[in-house]
Amino acid sequence: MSDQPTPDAMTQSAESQSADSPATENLATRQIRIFDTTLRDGEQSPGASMNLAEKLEVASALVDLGVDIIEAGFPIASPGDFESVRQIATTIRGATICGLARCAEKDIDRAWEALKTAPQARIHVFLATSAIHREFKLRMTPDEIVERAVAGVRRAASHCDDVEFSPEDACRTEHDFLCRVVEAAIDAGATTINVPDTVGYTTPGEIFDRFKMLRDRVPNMDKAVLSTHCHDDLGMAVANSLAAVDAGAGQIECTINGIGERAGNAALEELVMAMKTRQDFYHCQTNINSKRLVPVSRLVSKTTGINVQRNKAIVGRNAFAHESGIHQDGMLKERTTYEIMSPEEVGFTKTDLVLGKHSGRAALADRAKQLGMTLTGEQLQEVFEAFKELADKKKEIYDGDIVALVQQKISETVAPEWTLIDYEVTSGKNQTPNVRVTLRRDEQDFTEQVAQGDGPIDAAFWAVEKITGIQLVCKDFRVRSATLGRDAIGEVNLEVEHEGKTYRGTGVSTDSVESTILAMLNAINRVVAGIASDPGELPQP
Ligand SMILES: CC(=O)SCCNC(=O)CCNC(=O)[C@H](O)C(C)(C)COP(=O)(O)OP(=O)(O)OC[C@H]1O[C@@H](n2cnc3c(N)ncnc32)[C@H](O)[C@@H]1OP(=O)(O)O
Ligand SMILES: CC(C)C(=O)C(=O)O
Ligand SMILES: [Mg+2]
Repeated sequence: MSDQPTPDAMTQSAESQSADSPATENLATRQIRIFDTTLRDGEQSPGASMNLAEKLEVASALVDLGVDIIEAGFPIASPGDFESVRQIATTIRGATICGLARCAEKDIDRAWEALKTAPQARIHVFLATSAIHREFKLRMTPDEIVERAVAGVRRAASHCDDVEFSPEDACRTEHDFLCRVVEAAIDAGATTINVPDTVGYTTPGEIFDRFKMLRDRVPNMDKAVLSTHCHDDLGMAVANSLAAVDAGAGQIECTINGIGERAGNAALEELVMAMKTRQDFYHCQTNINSKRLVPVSRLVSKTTGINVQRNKAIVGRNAFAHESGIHQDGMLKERTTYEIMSPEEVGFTKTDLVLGKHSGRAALADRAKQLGMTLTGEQLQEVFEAFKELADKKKEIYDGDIVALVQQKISETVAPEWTLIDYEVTSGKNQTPNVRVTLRRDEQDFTEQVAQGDGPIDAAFWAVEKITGIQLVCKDFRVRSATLGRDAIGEVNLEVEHEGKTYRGTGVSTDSVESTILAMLNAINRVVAGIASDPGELPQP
């Protein structure tokens, strides 16, 4: 662990900060160890079990990420867990490999058996100390707990120098008793004291006081690194871990995506980016290469089958996505108006200005420009109106929608002779399609109802031809989805013949009958305006 600070160095720098006042001013930058327990506590998430190959892949990704310690498993738990820890210890280089053990000789010896090939190995022994756990779970007296903890740490220290001790449920343990156990564990050879909030019960203020109390009252506390391990039952795991760091913790135990027992553990990515982004406040740094956060998050999500919620801080799909027009306008003018970190810093490729019903003209014009279409003020206004109508019908507007909308609006400006006012369609498996269409020309509405044709689209052709009196011979008809998803918009491209000349039309809507009518009107308006095309292939999507 040559690249890591020694317990003394860590405690010294922790002491250079006044524990009475949370990190505020003139504090030296402290190096915080990142202890990743995705493969142990993370795997305790119901349904998150990983096989050997998957654990090796995650362990290797954790080394690339820059974690200091990998808790690879609980070797006594099963032959599979033992083998994963053994293979990780044998093949993974670049981090300390740790295995969990109860305060029982067989657990500790088994853990060492699995770990012994690792150049840097750590045995992590734990024993619950709170009254509830002592009385109901372990059925042990306080003296027995101290004795058992000391025996466990000694046994682990007989195998290796790097021994971590966790008084399980420490955050619900009486202060005096916690100090007594911690002091005894350090005397027995523990080099890291992890103070877990096993049931996610504590609060930031309370954990700060508890860590400060340990540093003030345990006489040999400077011989070990203080560590925090918080669960998220009340949604405070990250805040509590940071409060513990503020009070002098030199190691944080956490998991990728915050997976773990019940509501999970403190999320590594959130902790790391909080300390990096608010270095001015925390005065801490880690060895984490933050650009690897998103790839590792994706890997763990894929491997465990536990999805990352869209709005998850740092790694969620929406973490750098902006939909509201006012935010997008701000972002386009100056990114830092609405982003406190850059997406590249955590491994995303870019900020996502998502177009939707809350977007404004600035974002629409910007996206159209990126798609190679610079709109005049008038065109932008027209496309924007159509865009808002579409956005009311669809959750998200994709690039394909924008291209289709712009093309439609620009081609509509050719000759808006005939416009669609309304239409109604009824059709069924054994029913003749019935279409009622109302069109407008010169401020006058014309309605036609037809009950014929090979389907609603054919019937719509008949109705439009009847109203306009313009007969078209369909030479080519293509319909394609301009976007993805069930709410995709359909684009119809038509090539028709009228009196020996070829005309084209395009129509876009979430309803294919409407797209067809719009494409027909677009072609008919070209007939009226005399804008013929060369016959040939329709443009390919
Ligand atoms: C807070 C945490 O995350 S702790 C880690 C939790 N993780 C796990 O439990 C996952 C792996 N666990 C397992 O596979 C199993 O529980 C095993 C193999 C460890 C033990 O299985 P079993 O021997 O069948 O025991 P079981 O799980 O039913 O009960 C746990 C026993 O360990 C005892 N125990 C619990 N913690 C400790 C400890 N730190 N030190 C010593 N004994 C302990 C309990 O009192 C209980 O003992 P008892 O059977 O004498 O009452
Ligand atoms: C084993 C210990 C550290 C644990 O996971 C907990 O107390 O939450
Ligand atoms: Mg835990």
